[in-house]
Amino acid sequence: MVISMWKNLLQTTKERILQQRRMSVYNQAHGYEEELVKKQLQQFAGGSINLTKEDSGIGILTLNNPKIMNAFTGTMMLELQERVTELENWKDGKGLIIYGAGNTFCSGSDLKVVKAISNSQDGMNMCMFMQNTLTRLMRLPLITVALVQGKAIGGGAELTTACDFRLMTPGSEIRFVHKLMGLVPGWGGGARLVRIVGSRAALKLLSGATRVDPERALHLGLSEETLSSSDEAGALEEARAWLSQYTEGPASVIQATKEMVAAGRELLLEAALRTEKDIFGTLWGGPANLQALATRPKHK
Ligand SMILES: CCCC(=O)SCCNC(=O)CCNC(=O)[C@H](O)C(C)(C)COP(=O)(O)OP(=O)(O)OC[C@H]1O[C@@H](n2cnc3c(N)ncnc32)[C@H](O)[C@@H]1OP(=O)(O)O
Repeated sequence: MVISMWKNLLQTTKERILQQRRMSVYNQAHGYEEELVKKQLQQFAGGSINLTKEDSGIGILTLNNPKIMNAFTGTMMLELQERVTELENWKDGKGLIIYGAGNTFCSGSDLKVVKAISNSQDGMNMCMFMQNTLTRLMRLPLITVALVQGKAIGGGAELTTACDFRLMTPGSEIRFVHKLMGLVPGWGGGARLVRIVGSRAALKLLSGATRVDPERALHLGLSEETLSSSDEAGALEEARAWLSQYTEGPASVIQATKEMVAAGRELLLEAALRTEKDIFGTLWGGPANLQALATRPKHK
């Protein structure tokens, strides 16, 4: 009886954590009609977002539209949302690497789309759609890495900030060019950049539309490491090796660790502490915990 009550409580807690993770920033209360936005984005076709799930628990998400430097068409925005949903449900997942096809990361929104939806209402709809998707990406229970080769420009630079970490290859650059287009970031990249590099550095990067090379990115804490390979296969292999340092061990523990850090990053302290307690409760006395106690009681 007590055990079954405990299991029910644990299940409810897990569902609450899952709901929090999938919560959208915008919904109908904000005048956001997702189905209408999706219909509109569907009109701008091209490119794809591909996902491979490796046995190691690392997923590889490819931005695939190399003819226009992996700029996001409407259908790529829709596919990104679908892939994020798939990743939210990946029980064995631990990490994710996002990279661009053809040795370059992403040059933001497809300028054809930008021009076609240059009225205020359509722009706001695209902005809300992408913020919802990138917020869910940021909250994935996976350790995420943007592998920046070539250029990450505009919305591409914003996408890198939705990842936990950025790794850059020699000669690559991250650049928030929005100011030069008479804009500010709209995919959530402004708010996230402030949290990553601080408000002073963020203000400089945004108002100067500054090219951030690997050395400067390291100095700012925007990038973790400059990889040695510039070619796709070599850089991917290095990124996998880098990420694997943090994805060793059971998926349940890696996912809980990421969820706890995401709560600490986003919530006020008391709410973050309560979330930490909830997440702790999903692991304590669970299979990974019991096995560790039985086989590895010391950490020499
Ligand atoms: C809230 C979202 C905000 C946004 O993301 S708005 C979009 C921001 N992005 C941009 O303005 C990027 C515009 N593109 C550029 O500045 C340059 O193409 C870029 C990325 C610096 C690369 O320069 P290069 O290396 O010299 O290469 P290139 O210019 O010859 O480009 C190769 C082909 O790709 C195309 N391309 C690059 N970025 C694009 C984009 N965002 N939308 C549509 N097409 C784009 C470019 O036109 C060129 O195609 P083509 O060879 O002329 O047919």
